Amino acid sequence: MTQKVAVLGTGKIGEALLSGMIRAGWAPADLLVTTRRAERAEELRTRYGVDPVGNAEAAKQADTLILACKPQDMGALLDELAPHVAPDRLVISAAAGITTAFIEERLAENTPVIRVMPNTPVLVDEGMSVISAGTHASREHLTHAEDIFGAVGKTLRVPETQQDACTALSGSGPAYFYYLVEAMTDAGILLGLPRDKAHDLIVQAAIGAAVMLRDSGEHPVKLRENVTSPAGTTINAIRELENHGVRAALIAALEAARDRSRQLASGNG
Ligand SMILES: NC(=O)C1=CN([C@@H]2O[C@H](COP(=O)(O)OP(=O)(O)OC[C@H]3O[C@@H](n4cnc5c(N)ncnc54)[C@H](O)[C@@H]3O)[C@@H](O)[C@H]2O)C=CC1
Ligand SMILES: O=C(O)[C@@H]1CCC=N1
Repeated sequence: MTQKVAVLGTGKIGEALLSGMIRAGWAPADLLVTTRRAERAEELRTRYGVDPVGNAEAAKQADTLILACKPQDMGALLDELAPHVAPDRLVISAAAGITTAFIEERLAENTPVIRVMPNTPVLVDEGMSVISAGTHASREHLTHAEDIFGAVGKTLRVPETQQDACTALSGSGPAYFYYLVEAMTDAGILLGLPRDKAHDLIVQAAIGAAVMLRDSGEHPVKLRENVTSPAGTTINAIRELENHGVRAALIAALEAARDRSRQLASGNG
């Protein structure tokens, strides 16, 4: 049976997911999108050949609804959707902080709900999507969510109590690496390198390090030790990182992201 999937609130993450599903072989005819602005709807129709519809129409036509609006817009979207979502639909939320209970209590009784935290590398099929079942989501529903998000990267099931932490690590995670690349490229400028060369060197160091972290089976400490020669260059850099409290800053930063995810649970921002 053809399963229609609708993305409701097709902004950055919604479009990233949509493009990945199409790359993975979903037929545009089986995909629906909703947007707030008509120009955005036309953009998505032109780019992907998908059908833009209203939220109520998406709820009627699609078997699976992926809610990808901001947490602050989720209450209003659910109020609009509630009269139209039959309890045999699967509702998947990609919004930070919003709990499955928040969604369940606004929809018909027994509606299956799944909470997913993806990240933007779904755009290059290297995403990580962290998945938790709500009260009425079955094993089949989880498998269906994994089919969708697994098309654009890896998936991981966690208890919902871990979702705010996973949002801090994984949902926001790519931003920290971009930030590091930006800062290290600035360092290259300070050291007299042209910006494009500094950028290429740091990006390739990041890619090489990421592949080694994934494929070598070695602990990150061992990998770092292998780079750190006695009385060499690296240890001088590491001493500065320690002096400036970079490890503590990262721990505090991720804790702040986790706390913000918890705050967003109210849907009020
Ligand atoms: N950007 C990211 O890296 C990630 C974002 N998320 C989550 O995804 C959600 C969306 O984030 P972004 O894509 O970054 O934001 P965005 O602002 O690019 O996209 C949200 C879209 O929803 C639309 N929208 C809002 N209310 C609507 C309604 N009632 N009907 C139809 N469309 C509506 C907005 O017009 C906008 O285009 C957020 O809840 C965020 O927590 C999750 C993981 C990663
Ligand atoms: O910054 C945010 O709130 C969203 C959720 C995870 C990544 N971006």
